[in-house]
Amino acid sequence: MSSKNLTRKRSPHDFVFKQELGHGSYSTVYKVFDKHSVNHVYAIKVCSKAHIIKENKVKYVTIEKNTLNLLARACHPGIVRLYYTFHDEENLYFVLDYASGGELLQLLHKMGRFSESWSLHFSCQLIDTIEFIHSKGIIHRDLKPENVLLNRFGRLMITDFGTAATPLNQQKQEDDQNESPRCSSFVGTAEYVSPELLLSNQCDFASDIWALGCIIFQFIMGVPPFRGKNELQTFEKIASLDYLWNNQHYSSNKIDPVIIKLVQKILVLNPQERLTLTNMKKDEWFDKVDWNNKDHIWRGIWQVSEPAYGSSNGVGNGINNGISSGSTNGSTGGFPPRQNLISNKPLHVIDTPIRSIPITKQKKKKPTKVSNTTSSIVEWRKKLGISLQQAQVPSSVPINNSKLVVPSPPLVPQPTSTYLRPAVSPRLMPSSTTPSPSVKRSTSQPSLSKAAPSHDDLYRPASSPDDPNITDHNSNSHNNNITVNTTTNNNYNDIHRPKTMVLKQDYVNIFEIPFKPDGPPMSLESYSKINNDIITELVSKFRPELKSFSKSPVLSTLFKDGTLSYKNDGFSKHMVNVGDPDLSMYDFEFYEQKNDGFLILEKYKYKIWFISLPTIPVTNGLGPIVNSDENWVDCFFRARQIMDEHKTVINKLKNVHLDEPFMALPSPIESRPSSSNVNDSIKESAAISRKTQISDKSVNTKTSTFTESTSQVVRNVSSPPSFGNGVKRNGQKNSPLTLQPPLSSPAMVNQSKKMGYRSPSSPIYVRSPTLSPQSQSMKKYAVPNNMVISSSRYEVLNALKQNSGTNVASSGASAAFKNLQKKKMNQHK
Ligand SMILES: Nc1ncnc2c1ncn2[C@@H]1O[C@H](COP(=O)(O)OP(=O)(O)OP(=O)(O)O)[C@@H](O)[C@H]1O
Repeated sequence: MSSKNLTRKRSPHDFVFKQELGHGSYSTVYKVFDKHSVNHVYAIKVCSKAHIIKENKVKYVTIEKNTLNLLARACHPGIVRLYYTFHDEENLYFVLDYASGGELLQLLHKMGRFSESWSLHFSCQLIDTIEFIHSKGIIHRDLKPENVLLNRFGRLMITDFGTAATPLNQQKQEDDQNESPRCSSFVGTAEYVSPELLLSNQCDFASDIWALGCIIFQFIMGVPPFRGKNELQTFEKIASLDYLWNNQHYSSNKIDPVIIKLVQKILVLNPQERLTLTNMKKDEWFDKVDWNNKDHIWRGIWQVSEPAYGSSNGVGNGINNGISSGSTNGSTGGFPPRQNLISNKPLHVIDTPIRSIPITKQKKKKPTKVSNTTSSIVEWRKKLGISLQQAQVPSSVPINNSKLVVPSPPLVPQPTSTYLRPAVSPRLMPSSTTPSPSVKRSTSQPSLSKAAPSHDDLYRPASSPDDPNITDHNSNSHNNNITVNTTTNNNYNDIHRPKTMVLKQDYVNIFEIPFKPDGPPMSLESYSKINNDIITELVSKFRPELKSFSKSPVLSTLFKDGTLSYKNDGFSKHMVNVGDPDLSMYDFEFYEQKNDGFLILEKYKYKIWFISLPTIPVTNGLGPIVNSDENWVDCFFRARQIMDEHKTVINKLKNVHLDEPFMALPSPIESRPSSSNVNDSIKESAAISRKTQISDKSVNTKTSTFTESTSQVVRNVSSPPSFGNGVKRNGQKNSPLTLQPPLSSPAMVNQSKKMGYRSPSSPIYVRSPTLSPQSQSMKKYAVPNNMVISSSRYEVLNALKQNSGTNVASSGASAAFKNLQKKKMNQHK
């Protein structure tokens, strides 16, 4: 390139525009060649001025340009470098490093998940880059694998600084009174948004670290840690730290506990307690990393051994195109020099006239991006009862490297502290129920009034009718899109949920303690086991309160689908689904003599409810009290049992096989277990429960610390995902089970069709409509073992062909059936 070319202002005519690389919310990105040096390839981001103005994106474009300009000077390898900017009448142009390796997310999708060595390597590059960005006083605020690109060597480059917070733009925001509405400061992507941003509109350097924690988790697991069915659910998961390491993916190798521990230290709700980058670099996982050896850290990923699933799967597509990156021009500022990649290939250059470049109107490819997330956050906060003012308070983002003192997110249990919150109206609470002194509360934290409902109040909009007798509660809770029940293996909530009916409704005292137990690394196995120590400790700690809280009973309702909610002062609150495998239930005999026990529900990770019957009889006639003769414990397990039965039936439908010549299918009458059967199963479960108790020494040792008036933990019912342990209380009987509507043959067939069970391996077998009287008497609803009905004609023909060994199938399914029936009838004669 001549010196004249180097100094003059660039224009679109200096480049040959090749293919479109992608487009964002206000731009389209093209691969281009420098006409004056065809070996240099860049990416040009073209932003239509009209579109930017129309879509109110001026702020983002300005931020992006300023931030990239600021960062470009240091030539950090982990940042997409901005080389030139220019504009013409219609467009703004950013000439950037060309990232031929595409988005890191694409690579992750191709691989499923990264091997540990790749995860480590990418994490090192991310840490090095984020540290650099932060050292410039910049917070990225939208870190996620989509915003990380790869160059041809597989080195990562962070991009998309449109929502970054820099000294420059922050100052501008503060100065400008007419800045866009405050919700515009909610930035980010739902899955990676930090709890402090969600709950108190705080964002600092630690928020990027939160996102980094999510990304590391995603490297290992293939999916981000917090992902609900919708944004609101995602937020709920974030705020309750509800994520799960699923070892199932790793058939032989378990996830390294060191990684789990590291992520655990990063995904901490309180940003002040979150791991800093400095400490992260000292973590055990990075033991072997020499942070000063930039050459080593910035090796391309293709040089790192052990790609998890082979490299022949298309990974790295486009990386060997023989085209140099534009960055060959620049110095690397102390980082390993980028290789000179001059290609000898003649280039097939198509010179697209710049004016004809279409600026594609945004086809919204990322539903979770800023604007949607913004409105969801607003909605979520509203439901949570966090006022906008409250969330607004600290509107400025810190611009230096010192850590911002962020008030603890309101109403989110702090990792190490416990505070007590009455479920009943605060005015009725004894003074001793005020927060424990150990709790740090920010001044902006909402009071314990109705204006500041807890987390779970969001489960039902205040305006929605919630009387289960009037409304289809099922659809309500579903439409709100929030359920407490968020575990992966609990799919029976999603499929075939029965119309909700009230199983039990009664006035009870509910006492709620949010908590976060310290425990072993997150795993469903470890937490689904009941934790007697925690329960015992909490009961001891709050005993005075527990004794006296029975002053303001609330109407509690247990629905047939397992949903438990209560209503107080007209305010309805969803608590939990009793079918949640993360829920432990205890029947705690607090005052044995008075038979005034507590039912304790321990919701994995963040909450405990104590429920007791009111000592004062409720006679206010506020609503129906149904099923009051059945105790809560039995009722909970009945709900579970119903759900479980339902699940079992559905599972059976999936794969019903006939091992014997005849098989009885559930009939409307026979499928209902007789009460003795129920009792048998309950007895059996109770026996298992007793065994559990005996083997669990902590129960006995811990409860012995109680005073005489407190009995031992007499019932201790864990929460297996499968079946409730029908524990009975003194002198009370179990109600007979009510099952779902019976599934007759056509219903089964319809159901199977609905559920898409069409695999040849699992045809549906049903009873024959034309059995001989003899066989009818032998066994009701018996079917010939060769009888096959399936929604797939192919399956029927195939199955019959195999079974008969003849070519009977060729004459068609109905002929085959007739043939078969005839054969069977003859056999029975
Ligand atoms: N430097 C680059 N090299 C190669 N491809 C790029 C480069 N920059 C962007 N792309 C591709 O172009 C797409 C659009 O990028 P752009 O920065 O305009 O939008 P975005 O960041 O994805 O979205 P938004 O602007 O809404 O945040 C990206 O998804 C990426 O795949």
